[in-house]
Amino acid sequence: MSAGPGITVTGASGRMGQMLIRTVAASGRAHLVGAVERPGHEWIGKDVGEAMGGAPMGVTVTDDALEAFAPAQAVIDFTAPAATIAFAKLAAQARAVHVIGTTGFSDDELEALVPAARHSVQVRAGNMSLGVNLLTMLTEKVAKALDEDFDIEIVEAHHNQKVDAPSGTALMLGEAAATGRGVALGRVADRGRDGITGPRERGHIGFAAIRGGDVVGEHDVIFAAAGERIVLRHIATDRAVFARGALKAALWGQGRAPGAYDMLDVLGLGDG
Ligand SMILES: NC(=O)C1=CN([C@@H]2O[C@H](COP(=O)(O)OP(=O)(O)OC[C@H]3O[C@@H](n4cnc5c(N)ncnc54)[C@H](O)[C@@H]3O)[C@@H](O)[C@H]2O)C=CC1
Ligand SMILES: O=C(O)C1=N[C@H](C(=O)O)C[C@H](O)C1
Repeated sequence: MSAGPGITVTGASGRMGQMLIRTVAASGRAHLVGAVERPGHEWIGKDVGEAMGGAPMGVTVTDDALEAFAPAQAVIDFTAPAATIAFAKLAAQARAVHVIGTTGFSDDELEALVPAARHSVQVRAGNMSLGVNLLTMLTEKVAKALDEDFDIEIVEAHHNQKVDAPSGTALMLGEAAATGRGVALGRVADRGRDGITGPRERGHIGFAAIRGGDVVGEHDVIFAAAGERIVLRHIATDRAVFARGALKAALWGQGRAPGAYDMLDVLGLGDG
């Protein structure tokens, strides 16, 4: 008899997909029941364990998400915004917990996720690691304690295959800083400075993105004033931290009321 809830992983061949499959399989607290890839992918029809270069796992990679979600109590999804919107509807149909790690959503795309959360548990976070979620709390606290004499800048670094910027984590940290300051991030965010930008505007929150090599994910929140600087930093060296958080969310979501949740809820670090 297999332990714990059945889990389907989407984007199975991806950097996070493979890490998630290994994490679920090794956990002893859940078991893999499905693996989804995009239509036309070379892994379709293959056993996912063999496709990853290891022993068979008894799960065949499919592009039929509905079929792969049917036996699942949770779907862990680190893919791309358009795919995640489609998966949200299917996860709601299957009444499966939908754990969303995907980043790079536009405001309209985030809105498109809302209806599905009325029928299923949706846990979404731009970063599922314990460390980053703690860092968002610290960022909010420090931003609240300091006035606008301290310029807030968020600098992130990632591998050269990342397609979105600023990172989902940088935006989470920006939201936390804006909340601490009591302002809306959309009104004060400076994204992508280039050319003759003029002096920095007081009260704004700046973002800068570095892309190179195999960097897993690094984030600095800088509070810079005349004569001193505070830097809050998180460095991820192993994608396992994200996968462990995602599995924790999938387990936490079992039996919860439908709704939209984040990792602070899962980790018990939220308001309530
Ligand atoms: N929230 C978090 O803690 C983390 C979030 N991420 C985010 O997760 C996402 C994926 O990251 P990576 O694994 O590095 O990317 P990746 O490019 O290695 O993997 C994405 C996978 O999704 C698959 N995919 C795309 N469209 C699909 C569809 N319609 N159906 C099925 N599969 C589809 C691709 O074929 C690919 O295998 C990104 O948005 C990234 O920013 C990454 C790490 C941590
Ligand atoms: O694409 C990545 O790799 C990562 N994406 C997430 C983000 O956009 O912040 C989380 C992590 O930093 C790795």
